[in-house]
Amino acid sequence: MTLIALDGVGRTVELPDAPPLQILSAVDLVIDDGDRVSIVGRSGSGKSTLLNLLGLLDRPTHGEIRFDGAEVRRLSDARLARLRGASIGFVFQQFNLLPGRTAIENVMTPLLYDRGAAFWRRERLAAAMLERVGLGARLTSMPDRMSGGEQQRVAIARALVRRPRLILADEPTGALDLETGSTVMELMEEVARETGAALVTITHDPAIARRAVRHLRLEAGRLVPLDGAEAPGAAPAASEAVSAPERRREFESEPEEVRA
Ligand SMILES: Nc1ncnc2c1ncn2[C@@H]1O[C@H](COP(=O)(O)OP(=O)(O)OP(=O)(O)O)[C@@H](O)[C@H]1O
Repeated sequence: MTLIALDGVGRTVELPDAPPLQILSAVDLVIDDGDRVSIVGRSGSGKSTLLNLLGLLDRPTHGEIRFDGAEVRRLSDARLARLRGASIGFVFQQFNLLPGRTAIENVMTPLLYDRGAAFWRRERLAAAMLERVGLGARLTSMPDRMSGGEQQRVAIARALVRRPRLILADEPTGALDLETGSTVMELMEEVARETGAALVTITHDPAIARRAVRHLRLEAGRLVPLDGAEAPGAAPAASEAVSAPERRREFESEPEEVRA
């Protein structure tokens, strides 16, 4: 099922003493539930701008974005914020954990905004998610006492604790060594698979990009599909993405303790 669709999307910013700058132009992109997409592009090609649009942090200046069928431009800021909180998880290069808060407090943070039962069960849900990423014994550790890989695993648990339909990972391995980076990617992919979430990874690293099923590149504000010889590597079987809604249904029948 289509999760987010960009149709002729552009983003132009007004500059105080120069003509408007067109950062993105005519971007078409459809992301389905369970999709795995990588986006590469040189510095300044518009990757963060695109990520902010996919993450419902900004609205396009041209074209249309539909999230789960709803036209983003028509939604109020409050509705957009609720949709973002419930449906999108972010993972950043620098982890962005709250300093002075334990691992479990960090993972509980998104649940503080949940209006349902997950709010009351936030501690149990956060503990289960940390357990899932292999940090069940580090619930009360402070981020500054954890390695980069461990901090990124906390960030992944935080991004996934509300069971988002879309995970946006912006250079998720950029601050990690090669081996830790690939372990972290594996874990993120596994948990995304279990929950049926789509995973969009923005990266400079061809080895990370090649882990996705679909490969795209931003070039001068336009999104270009990479295939054949241009692709960062042979794509794994697309069947993994096809069965994602199936996996989400399976997941949703799991015991209550681990369900949001
Ligand atoms: N609000 C803004 N005002 C002016 N220029 C902007 C604004 N936002 C982005 N830009 C410019 O638009 C271009 C694309 O920016 P963006 O941050 O999306 O690129 P990027 O591909 O993420 O770059 P990097 O890989 O270096 O982070 C850059 O030249 C940037 O300076």
